[in-house]
Amino acid sequence: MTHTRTPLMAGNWKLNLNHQEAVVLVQKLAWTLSDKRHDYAKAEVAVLPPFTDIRSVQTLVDGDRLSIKYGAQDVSPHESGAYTGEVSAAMLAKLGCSYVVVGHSERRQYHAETDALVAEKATAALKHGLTPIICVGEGLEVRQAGGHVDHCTVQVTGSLAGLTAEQVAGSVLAYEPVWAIGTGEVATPEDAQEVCAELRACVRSTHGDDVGDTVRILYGGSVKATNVAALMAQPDVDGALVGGASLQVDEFAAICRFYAMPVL
Ligand SMILES: O=C[C@H](O)COP(=O)(O)O
Repeated sequence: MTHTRTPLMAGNWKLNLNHQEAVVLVQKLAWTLSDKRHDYAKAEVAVLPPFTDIRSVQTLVDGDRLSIKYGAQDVSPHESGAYTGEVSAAMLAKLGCSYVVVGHSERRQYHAETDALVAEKATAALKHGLTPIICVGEGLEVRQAGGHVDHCTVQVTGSLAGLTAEQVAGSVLAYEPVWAIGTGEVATPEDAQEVCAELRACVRSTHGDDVGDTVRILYGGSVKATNVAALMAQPDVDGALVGGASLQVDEFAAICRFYAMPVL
């Protein structure tokens, strides 16, 4: 059976840009992509701003009927209640979010998030119609010891715990080697392919072949306009989770238009 997985280019802004700056960036991004006649069927485009920007991005996207999607960088596993500082999946859904990142390595590292918590967050997101972008990835020491595949498959298995086959098929996975995040040290296309293929094989074995073939798997870590085409040429890489480069409109627009670039 042949599966067509629409590529996804998602810009994770991290702790950058206030709501006014967010509107300027999304407006410029939409203009640039329309100027270049970007084909959204060839690459879905999403921005993932800080929580405080989302209402402004929603107003712009709805008002101008933009094809750009948006989402959040984290979500509470709880529905509501005494959880100071948290934002629920229902609140994000009400703001028109399509996506939410869960288990980013920066949350795992600075907020001690475990695979079990990531699975709870993914479940909460799916319950409210949001697509979780579930992140996994190894640190430098694990990579140097050759344990990267095992590390990532253990993480993905734990982070998908309790999800139905249908829910996994409707999720997005992201392989982000920690040593390549914000360092300029991009994994080679072969490195990215190796782990993305193993993650897909893992999902096939736990949730069935069809789910493994359907689930989209992104690569993240120093993705730029100059390296995106080679990464996207890999059979199991279905898109990119872009940090730093997503804050530069021309660079991110070029990344979204990877299909128009030669594979270097
Ligand atoms: O979520 C995005 C990743 O952490 C990649 O960040 P980067 O593109 O700045 O390396």
